[in-house]
Amino acid sequence: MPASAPAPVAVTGAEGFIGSHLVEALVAAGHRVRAMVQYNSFSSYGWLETLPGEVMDNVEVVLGDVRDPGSVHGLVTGTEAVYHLAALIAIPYSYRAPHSYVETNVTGTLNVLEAVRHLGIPRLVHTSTSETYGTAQTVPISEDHPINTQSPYAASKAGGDRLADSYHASFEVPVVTLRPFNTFGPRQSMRAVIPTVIGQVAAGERTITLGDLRPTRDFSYVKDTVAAFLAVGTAPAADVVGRTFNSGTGEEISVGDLVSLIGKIMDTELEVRADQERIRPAASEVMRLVCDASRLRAATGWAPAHTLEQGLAQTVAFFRDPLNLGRYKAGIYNV
Ligand SMILES: C[C@H]1O[C@H](OP(=O)(O)OP(=O)(O)OC[C@H]2O[C@@H](n3cnc4c(=O)[nH]c(N)nc43)[C@H](O)[C@@H]2O)[C@@H](O)[C@@H](O)C1=O
Repeated sequence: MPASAPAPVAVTGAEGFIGSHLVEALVAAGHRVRAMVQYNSFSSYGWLETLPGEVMDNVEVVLGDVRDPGSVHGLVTGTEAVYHLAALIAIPYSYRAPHSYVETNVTGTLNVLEAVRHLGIPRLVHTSTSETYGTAQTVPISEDHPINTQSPYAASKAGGDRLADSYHASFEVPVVTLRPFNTFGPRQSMRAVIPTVIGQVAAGERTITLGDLRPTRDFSYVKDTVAAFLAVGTAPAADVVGRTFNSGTGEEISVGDLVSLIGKIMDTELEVRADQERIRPAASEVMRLVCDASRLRAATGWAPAHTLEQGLAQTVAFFRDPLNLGRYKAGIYNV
C-alpha cells in the first residue's frame, strides 16, 4: 500500500446481515475495510463469501472474536474508524444461553471500547437496538424514551450502550451510538419474521405458522440502516460524538398486516396459524415499536429512501433465487 493511502476502517460482525451490507457500502464510498470474521466450525466467512471480487479486493479479512481483547486490539490498530456490529442478536436464543449474550454483547463491547481508547481511534460507531426501549410507553419513540429491557438480549445490548456512554464521559472516547429499529432485507437470518414468512411461501406453503401476530414494528430496509451507519460514522464529531441516534421510518405495522402485505407482494392468499406462546414468553414480547428519527435527521440529514413495499419486493426477489435459498438450507447463515 502506498504511504499516502488512507487508513482502513474496521467492521466487527462484518460477515453478518447488516455488517456485510455495510462492508459493501464502505467500499463503494472509497474505503478499505478491515473485516473481523469470527472463526466457526463451518470454516465460513459468512456473507462476505458471496460479495463480488471487486468488493473483496478492498477487504482485509481478519479472523477474531470480540470476546478476545487481543484480537480486537489487532483489528482496530491503525484504523480511522471502527463500526462495531458484532453481537448475538436472536432474542429467543437469549432465553436459553444468556451468558453468551453477556460475553459477546457486553464484554465484547467493552473490549472494543478499550481498544479504541488506548489506540486513540478517532471514531467508534456502536450498535444498539430499539429492543432496549421495551414496549412503547409513548409514540413515536425518541431517544429520551425510558429504557426497559424485557429480554436477556435487550439487557445485554443496553449494558453495551451504558458502557459506551460511560467511556465517552470518563475517557472522552469518540463513540456515537446508532439505535436501529427492525432492519430487513437480503441476507437476513431465516429466523427473523420477514424471512420466516417469505421462506414458507417460497417453499410452497399456503398456511404460514407464526408466533404472535399482534406486535407492531417499524421496519427499515437494510440499505437505509446502512446509510444511517455511514451518516453517523462520517458526520463532524461535534454533531454526533457522545450521542445516541435512533434510525427508523416512523411507519408502524403489525405482524398480522405484514403477513398480508407479503402475501400481496408474492401474489398469494395466505392462511396464518398463530401460536402466541410459540416464540417468546408473553411478558418478554415487545408489543409496540415505532421510531422518531428526527434527531438523526437534524444532525446528519439522513432519511430513509425505501418504502416497506419496495424493500419487501427486493427481499422477496432475493429469497426466490434458489442459489440464495440453498445457502440457508446449508444451515451456515442462520444465526
Ligand atoms: C431490532 C431487533 O430486531 C429483531 O428483533 P425482533 O423484533 O424480535 O425481530 P423478529 O423479526 O424476530 O420479530 C419481529 C416480531 O414478529 C413476531 N413474530 C411473530 N411470529 C414470528 C415468527 O414466527 N418468527 C419470528 N422471528 N418473529 C415472529 C415477534 O414476536 C416480534 O414481535 C432482532 O434481530 C434483534 O436483534 C433486534 O435488535
